[in-house]
Amino acid sequence: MNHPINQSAAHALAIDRLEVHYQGITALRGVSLQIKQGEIFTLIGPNGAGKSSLVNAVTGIVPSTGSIEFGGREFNRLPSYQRARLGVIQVPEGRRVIAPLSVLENLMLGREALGARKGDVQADLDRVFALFPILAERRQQLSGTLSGGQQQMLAIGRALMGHPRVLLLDEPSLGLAPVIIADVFRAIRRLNEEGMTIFLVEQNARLALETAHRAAVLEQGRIVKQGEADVLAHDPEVEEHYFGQAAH
Ligand SMILES: Nc1ncnc2c1ncn2[C@@H]1O[C@H](COP(=O)(O)OP(=O)(O)OP(=O)(O)O)[C@@H](O)[C@H]1O
Repeated sequence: MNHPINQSAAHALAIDRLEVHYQGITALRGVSLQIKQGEIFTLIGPNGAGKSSLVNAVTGIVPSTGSIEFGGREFNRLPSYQRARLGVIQVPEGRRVIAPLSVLENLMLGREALGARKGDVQADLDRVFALFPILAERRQQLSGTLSGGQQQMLAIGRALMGHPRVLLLDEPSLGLAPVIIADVFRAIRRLNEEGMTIFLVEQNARLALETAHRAAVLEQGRIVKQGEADVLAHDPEVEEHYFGQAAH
């Protein structure tokens, strides 16, 4: 952690005994976590640990049992679009930009999360373009022709168009060159410094722990460690299992 939490320590998300089952496969087994308002919380763990399942359960893309409170209100029975409308918005693994649409058209899709209260579109675009100037330059370009890093920026920008209060990022560094990863993570820190709560899922444990305030380790659907990111970064088991080449 290299920057302070700049808001109160109220819980933005309180996850309690969350379970996700796919036919015959249990992906999450009684996961309990609390994400504080204004922090960057990171979830690290190996391939297949259930990290994406947790993000998808929080945003309602996959069904789960157990409780998820957002701002003190139980919301695990709400459909995904209502969760987005309340400000819980995901940047999916693999970016998922719509290749045949332009950068601008992809950004406009992010406004769907706003429902009827659309507000000032230009102000929202200006905010995204201030964070990622390359998207302003390329606004008319088809998204499928962007580089991986630019697509990741677009995926984040699209989520920002929906006014997230909690932004969930699933593996934002995946497949990107180090210099581009640094740009993306600088933007993530900046959003947090402006007050946004961030839930970051990463296989790049070193980077994730450097960026976050608090962290948890997920293995085979269970939380096996949880604490201050600084402390976990110096935990010998974390160093051994997650800081080698295999981490990414
Ligand atoms: N739609 C699905 N149907 C069946 N099984 C699934 C589905 N999605 C995930 N799984 C399984 O659930 C478990 C957890 O997967 P999940 O994608 O949540 O893990 P992960 O930690 O995000 O891994 P990765 O880093 O590879 O994305 C794995 O065993 C995976 O094969």
